Amino acid sequence: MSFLSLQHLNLKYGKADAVKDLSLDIEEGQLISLLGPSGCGKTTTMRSVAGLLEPAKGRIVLGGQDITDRSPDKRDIGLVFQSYALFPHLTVFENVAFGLKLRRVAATERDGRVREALSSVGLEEFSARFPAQLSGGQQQRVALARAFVIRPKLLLLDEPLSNLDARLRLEMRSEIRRLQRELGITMLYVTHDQGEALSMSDRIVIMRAGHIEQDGPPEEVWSRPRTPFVAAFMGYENVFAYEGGALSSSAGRLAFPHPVPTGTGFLGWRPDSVQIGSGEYTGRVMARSYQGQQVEFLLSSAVGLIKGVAPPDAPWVEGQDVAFNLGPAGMVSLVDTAPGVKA
Ligand SMILES: Nc1ncnc2c1ncn2[C@@H]1O[C@H](COP(=O)(O)OP(=O)(O)OP(=O)(O)O)[C@@H](O)[C@H]1O
Repeated sequence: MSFLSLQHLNLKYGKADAVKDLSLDIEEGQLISLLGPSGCGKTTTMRSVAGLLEPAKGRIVLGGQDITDRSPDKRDIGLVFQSYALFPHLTVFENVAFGLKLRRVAATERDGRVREALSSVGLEEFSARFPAQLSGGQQQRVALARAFVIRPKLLLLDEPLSNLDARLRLEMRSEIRRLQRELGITMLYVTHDQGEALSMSDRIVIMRAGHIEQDGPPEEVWSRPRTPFVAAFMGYENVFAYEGGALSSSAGRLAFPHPVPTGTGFLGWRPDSVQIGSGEYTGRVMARSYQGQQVEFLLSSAVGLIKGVAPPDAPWVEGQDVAFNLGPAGMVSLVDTAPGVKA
């Protein structure tokens, strides 16, 4: 049985649908990412799980209990949102202890748990400082410790790393994952960062315009996207429609001699699956970008723009015609809409 079950959720702001008939089952102890572009309904979904937005339709079941109508403070759910919202007038220790005090945990147990939580985020030495005396990353870790210390059944994290610089974000990814595994907490994690979702999650739920477009382990959504939308999100920058053995776009058609599924659909390639410099097609170099280990080329071709790569010593320059290869290697076959989704 799933630990958290979202059943046919409809979420609205006034009359506008933000999330439509969304169902999702999450197992205990897993970290599930909601990934998608701005406005697709990730935060709205989280708010409904936290009890901050009442569903127009559908049920939310946590640990076998229907919590749809329960107030936020009776749900046993921890929250870490983008802005850390630490109490500025309380020390690090007091910030982390706050929730335990509210829950009337006895002082000796409370102190032990706060120390444990601070040590798990590597901040024991900072317990007497105030938030303003910490870096952004340290504040973020206090926010995490404060959420973990309650030992909630479920922890909701909404873009918790978005205010951090790139290096710190990388560090915090593995830190959150380590804590999640060590403490066996079930987490729902909102991000629009593909790399973050891929590196941290047991499962990635890709959302588009209020529905789930695809849901699967990171390896699956990365290597077997089902729709052009998911493919684009996973770095397949070359996606073309096919029909009758040819690739087509508004720019034109390109005979495609390799086997393709019958009927119509889309084929997608990442830039690193398109070799520049050899192959059966020709394109004109529109842009080249040196990237150290390789050069990335943008070519204009019969079907439009193609992005591919070549070794770092590739000589071609803008305006020059060059061969390129588009074949079965690294190719994915895509269908127009996610199954079960009404357009
Ligand atoms: N308070 C609100 N009132 C009215 N509409 C809202 C409100 N909050 C969100 N929306 C709308 O609901 C839809 C989903 O928004 P939501 O914040 O859930 O998206 P998101 O995927 O979390 O985006 P982001 O990555 O930008 O945070 C959007 O169309 C948004 O404009």
